[in-house]
Parts: sequence; structure tokens; C-alpha cells
Amino acid sequence: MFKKVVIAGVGLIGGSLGLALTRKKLAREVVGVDPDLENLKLAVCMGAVGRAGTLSEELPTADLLILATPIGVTLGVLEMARPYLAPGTIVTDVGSVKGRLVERAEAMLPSRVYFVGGHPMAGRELAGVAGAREDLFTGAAYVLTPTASTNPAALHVLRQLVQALGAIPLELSCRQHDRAVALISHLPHLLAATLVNTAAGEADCELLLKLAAGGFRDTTRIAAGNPAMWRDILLTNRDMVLQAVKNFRQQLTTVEQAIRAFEREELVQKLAAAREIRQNLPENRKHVLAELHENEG
Ligand SMILES: NC(=O)c1ccc[n+]([C@@H]2O[C@H](COP(=O)([O-])OP(=O)(O)OC[C@H]3O[C@@H](n4cnc5c(N)ncnc54)[C@H](O)[C@@H]3O)[C@@H](O)[C@H]2O)c1
Ligand SMILES: O=C(O)C(=O)C[C@]1(C(=O)O)C=C[C@@H](O)C=C1
Repeated sequence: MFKKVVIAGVGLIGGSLGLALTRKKLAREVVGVDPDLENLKLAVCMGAVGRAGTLSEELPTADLLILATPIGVTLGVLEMARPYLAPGTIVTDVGSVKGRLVERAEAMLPSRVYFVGGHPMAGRELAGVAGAREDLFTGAAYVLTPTASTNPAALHVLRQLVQALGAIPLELSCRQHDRAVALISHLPHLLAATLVNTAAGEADCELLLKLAAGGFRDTTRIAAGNPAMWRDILLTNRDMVLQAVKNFRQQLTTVEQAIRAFEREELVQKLAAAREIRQNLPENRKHVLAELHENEG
């Protein structure tokens, strides 16, 4: 599909993309660019990239650049890449927040280099290529954020790539995306971290953590994620995150009041409504995997 894909940032997400591109034979060559040389060496050993390279040497002959760096440095890397991008090259990113990044990226690139924002809705609480997995994106939603100036052919190519990775492409505006992820990704992370800190702030926290069973573990898994990555995400999507926190606080106040006033009916209603929604949450990954197996069989 691609002649040469350059991945800038061969960590968890860049490495998983590299593994999938390589194993599914979607690119003749996959080259990694990363300042962490130990990580890059491991990426080559694992087969996530065929070799290591530099932006200046590799980009003139690349047809796809994937920016899989921490969101705080992505625009700086694009700035460094810009002079070496050949006409016709497609550039995409995987950042967890889109708004300003997409706007700036589009403004900074020449007219014959095509940028389309992207965000795979899959991840792990591990940083670095060591946690990369070829099947990380299988069955996951993969958001693309076209704008009025997006090149339709480039969008089509990326849609095909997402499908070839086994993911499900979903086109959203940057604003729709940033609002949605504030509610279903960024707020949950903040709450998971706050739950852990709430227990840890008690004098008998050692005992509390010893007792912690499925409830605490299931709701706090993501609190083990990379703090620097989450700081960048929360501050970059600040307005949407603050709105999500406000909505959450209102919901929490309602149940707090119901408990305080022994409002049994109100409490059951709230819990039952949540149960119904949670039980019917589309099992996107498992569901799609099962369908894939059925189709193959
Ligand atoms: N971790 C997740 O669950 C997840 C899921 C979806 C999207 N994302 C997004 O993916 C991006 C990468 O996250 P990750 O979890 O793979 O992080 P990571 O820390 O595992 O990988 C980031 C890589 O970028 C490299 N890097 C840093 N500065 C660089 C530079 N100037 N040039 C080239 N490489 C550079 C780092 O050395 C590292 O190897 C972030 O923007 C994040 O928002 C993360
Ligand atoms: O499953 C996880 O560990 C994740 O944190 C993945 C997760 C999320 O679901 O919130 C985290 C950040 C990304 O931008 C997308 C996905």
C-alpha cells in the first residue's frame, strides 16, 4: 500500500502501528525516528520498524509520515519535518487531543503535503515500544478529523489504512472529538487517579490498598498510565475537560444528596440507569473480533 512510512515517535502507539504495518505488509519499508536510542533499538529488534533513520534523510522518499510523539512536541517535530516532505506526502498524527494541533498543522504545511488528524481509540497504561502490540487497534474505533481543507484523496487513503489495520474509521470534527474524549477518556483518567489518591490520603491507606479487590482495581487500572502524557492531554483539552468535570460534579452532588436524604427511589433510579447503559455498552473490540472470526470461518 505504501512505499515508505516514517514513524516519528516509536513508543506504545507508534510501535504498535509499525508492527501492524509490517506484519500486515501494508508498507514496503517502515522507518523509525526517535531520540530515545534504547527504545529505537528495541523497536528494530521487535520488528516494529525495519530500521532507524532521520527526518532529513528519510522524508524526501516517504509517502506517509505518522507523528506518534507526545502531544507537547508533535508540532515541533512537524516543523522540523516540513522542509523534507515531498509533494504528495500524507501526514497524520495519533494525538489524544485534536483542536489546535490540526489547525496549526494544516496552516504550517505546503499545499501539496496533505495533513489529516487521527486518533486510535485504543491504548494501554504502558509507555514505550516494549508494550506495543500488533493487534492493539483490532476492532477499535479510529477517529479521523477532516476539515474543510482536507484533501479527499488523502482522507480516502487513511480510511483504507485504518480498515486494513482492523480498526473502525470514524470521522468527527475536531470539536466533536475533543468534547467526546474529554467525557469518555480524559475524565475517566482524572477520576481513576483521584480515586487512588482518595484512598492513599487516608491514615490507614496500607490496609485499604491490601483490601482492594475487583472494584478498585477495575476502576483504577488506567491510573497507572504515564503522568506526563496525561498532564499534556488534560491541559491541551482544558476547556472540554473542565466542562466534563463540571457535569460529573453535578451528577455526584445528586447522588450525594440522595444518600444524605435517604432517597431510596432516587438512588435506585440513578444506579439502575447506569447499569442499563453499562450492560448495553457495545463490546466493540470483542464484538468485532467475534464477527471477524465468523467471516473468516
Ligand atoms: N497511550 C495511549 O493509550 C494512547 C492511545 C491513543 C493515542 N495516544 C497518543 O499517542 C501519542 C504517543 O503516546 P504513546 O503512549 O505511544 O507514548 P510513548 O511515550 O510510548 O511514545 C512516545 C515516543 O515518542 C518519542 N519522542 C519524544 N520526543 C520525540 C521527538 N522529538 N521526535 C521523535 N520522537 C519523539 C519518545 O521517545 C517515545 O518513544 C500521544 O500523543 C498520545 O496522546 C496514546
Ligand atoms: O486502555 C487504556 O489504557 C487507555 O487509556 C486508552 C485510552 C482510553 O481509553 O482512554 C487512553 C488515551 C487515548 O487517547 C485513547 C485511549
